[in-house]
Amino acid sequence: MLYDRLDALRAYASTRLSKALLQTGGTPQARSERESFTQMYTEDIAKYDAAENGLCFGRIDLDPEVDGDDPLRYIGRVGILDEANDFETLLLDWRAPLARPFYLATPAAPEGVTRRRHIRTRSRKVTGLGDEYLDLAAARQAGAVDGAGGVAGESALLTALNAARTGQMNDIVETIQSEQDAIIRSEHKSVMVVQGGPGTGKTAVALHRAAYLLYTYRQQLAKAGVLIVGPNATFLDYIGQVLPSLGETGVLLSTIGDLYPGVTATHQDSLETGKVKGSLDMVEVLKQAVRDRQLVPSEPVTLSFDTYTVTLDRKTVTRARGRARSSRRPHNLARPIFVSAVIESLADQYVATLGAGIDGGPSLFSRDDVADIRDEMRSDPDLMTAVNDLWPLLSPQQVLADLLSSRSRLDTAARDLPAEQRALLHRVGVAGFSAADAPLLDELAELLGVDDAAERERATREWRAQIADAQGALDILTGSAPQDLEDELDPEILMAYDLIDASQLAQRQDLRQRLTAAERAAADRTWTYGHVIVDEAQELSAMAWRMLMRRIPNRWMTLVGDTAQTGDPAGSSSWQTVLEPYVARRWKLTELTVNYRTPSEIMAVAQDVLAQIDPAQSVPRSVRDSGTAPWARRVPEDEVAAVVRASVAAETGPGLVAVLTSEDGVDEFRDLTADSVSVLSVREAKGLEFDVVLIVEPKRILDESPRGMNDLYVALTRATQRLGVVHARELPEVLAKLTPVH
Ligand SMILES: Nc1ncnc2c1ncn2[C@@H]1O[C@H](COP(=O)(O)OP(=O)(O)OP(=O)(O)O)[C@@H](O)[C@H]1O
Repeated sequence: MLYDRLDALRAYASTRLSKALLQTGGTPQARSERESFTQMYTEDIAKYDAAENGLCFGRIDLDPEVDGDDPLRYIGRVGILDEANDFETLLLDWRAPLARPFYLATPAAPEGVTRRRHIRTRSRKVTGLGDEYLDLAAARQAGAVDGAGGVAGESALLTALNAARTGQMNDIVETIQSEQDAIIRSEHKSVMVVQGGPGTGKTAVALHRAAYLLYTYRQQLAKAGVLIVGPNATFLDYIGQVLPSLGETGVLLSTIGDLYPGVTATHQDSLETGKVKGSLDMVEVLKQAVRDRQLVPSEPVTLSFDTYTVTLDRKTVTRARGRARSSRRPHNLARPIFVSAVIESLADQYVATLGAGIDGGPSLFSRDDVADIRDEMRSDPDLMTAVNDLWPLLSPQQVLADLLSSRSRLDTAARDLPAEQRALLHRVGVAGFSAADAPLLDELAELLGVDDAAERERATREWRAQIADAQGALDILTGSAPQDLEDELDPEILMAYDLIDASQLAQRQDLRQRLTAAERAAADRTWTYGHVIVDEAQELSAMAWRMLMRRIPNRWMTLVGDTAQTGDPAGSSSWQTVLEPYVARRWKLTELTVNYRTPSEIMAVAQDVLAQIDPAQSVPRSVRDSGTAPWARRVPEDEVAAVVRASVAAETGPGLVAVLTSEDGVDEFRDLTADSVSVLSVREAKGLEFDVVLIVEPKRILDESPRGMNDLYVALTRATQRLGVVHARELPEVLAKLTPVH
């Protein structure tokens, strides 16, 4: 019955969508209404499609004394109402307040729930039921032997956890646990930090929170959008499918490196360089780099104007620069002030040379004449080139590329940094930018300001081009240009023009291009989001935080991470230090304590590594054992490769295998990569999980980075089933608990 209703809803949305797309023209209001309809129906269809699998996964039976009218509630991936019957609820969206007891009820606090039922389905067929009785009387009545024990709920969870991994993250709506639920539905309106060890479901919780917030605060959030920041592209791929399946489209997923519109990171910095670029010292360096582009000529520059000469001397330029700087506007916006001041002085010079009144009498030039002279100067290309060179119009890309590739520019702009840091910033023969450059570009964009005039002109040009394209499309359709049509007077062809003109077509294309808030946001550096979620938040540098905070002035954020897993030397080990400058102490810390990924045998080994990173922390409690001990195998150096290959080949079961190595070891094994086998550095494996993990030469992982211990901790905690270590060098002492094999 529910699937029938789902089909009907989908069919309705498709029809309405086609209708909306067919309409064109009209008043701006009609167009904007149409745009919202198109967006709404598109989102609806995506939502219904995503709900197809496991549409209804749960049911709660309520004590009739608590809710006599509605003792049964079905819980699912979308909400469905019964139109024929006074809009009764047939299926409750998992995010609805009435669905909450499904996640929270326990035998100790049943919240009126007598029974929780998990419903398993496969392509529209029910394949299994699991009942959990929350009050003993109901259990006995139903003849359930094991009574109130939560066994069935646990079995749904364990089935989910033991399933072989596919390389795509699954939603957890069927088995959200109560400490997770509290975070997902938190009403906290400022910064919330979710700290939790590996595998505690931080990523899952962050994504479900996004879905919950969009559901609950639809009005506020759908327009502004929600931004989710993750550590790398592989990770975004991994989680990318979860959100649409939760039914949300107003969400932009991005890495820090991709957050600056129009620039994609193509270059990778060394860890040390990344650390310098991530530090707050860069704010001053960049300020100085911009000031260094505001020049004063060392020798006077003579320019010819109207057969006479005028001189740009130090005094003139210094005064103009002072005036522009004291406006406190960003560089590009202060430029017109500089130019006016220079032109004013040059015009005065010209007037003084040519037109001083005879014997001190009145000047030969009227005010209007002087204004004309200034205008002429402004349109004199040679003169303007000379003026522009002193205070050029600049783009962030240009300033940063020039700075990083020039020793002398670095020596002036970064003079307050130690010489070795300056050397780390310097790059030779590198084109393109790195992920650590994105926050620097963003900072520069603020310092430079956008000269709106140029931007508006570009927008107009683009719009004209779009109209021209649309015209072109119409011409192709009709086979000729409009003026020919008039000659031919072919009524059929004229009808095509009657139906739609170029600007209407362009509008319609424009409308399709601008479907979601997320897409609009991605192209706009100054977009401010309704909510921002950061995963692996411990990895962000101080500069990256500045970039992010610009995008969320209301500071409504959810930050999830684990300071014990910080791998980036530019990242942080303390939430307070990161957040202090932006929200002082007004942020809330919540913790997740149960590990759903890694079996207890592996966590026993990881515990020793964590003790080295921070003795005050303890590993999260694993919900399950795997029954196999993690092992270490020492082999001669020249056999490492062969043993790794053999170990990978021996894994024939379903699920994913990962070979994790130091950055410089990855290439050696790349060729092992296959559908179910990944070869990754620890950095690339951050946030991911695999059934089986093989770590190669842990000593090299340790030695490779100042945060080597954290990297090792991340590597150890990626496995859902089994872990092995292959090494030729000494096994690091912290791994002593591994079982040696030969
Ligand atoms: N309530 C739950 N029901 C079913 N599976 C869950 C639940 N919570 C977490 N998981 C699963 O546990 C695994 C780990 O979750 P997740 O990747 O979100 O952890 P994490 O805290 O982000 O880990 P890390 O810090 O290592 O990146 C995932 O496979 C996730 O689907």
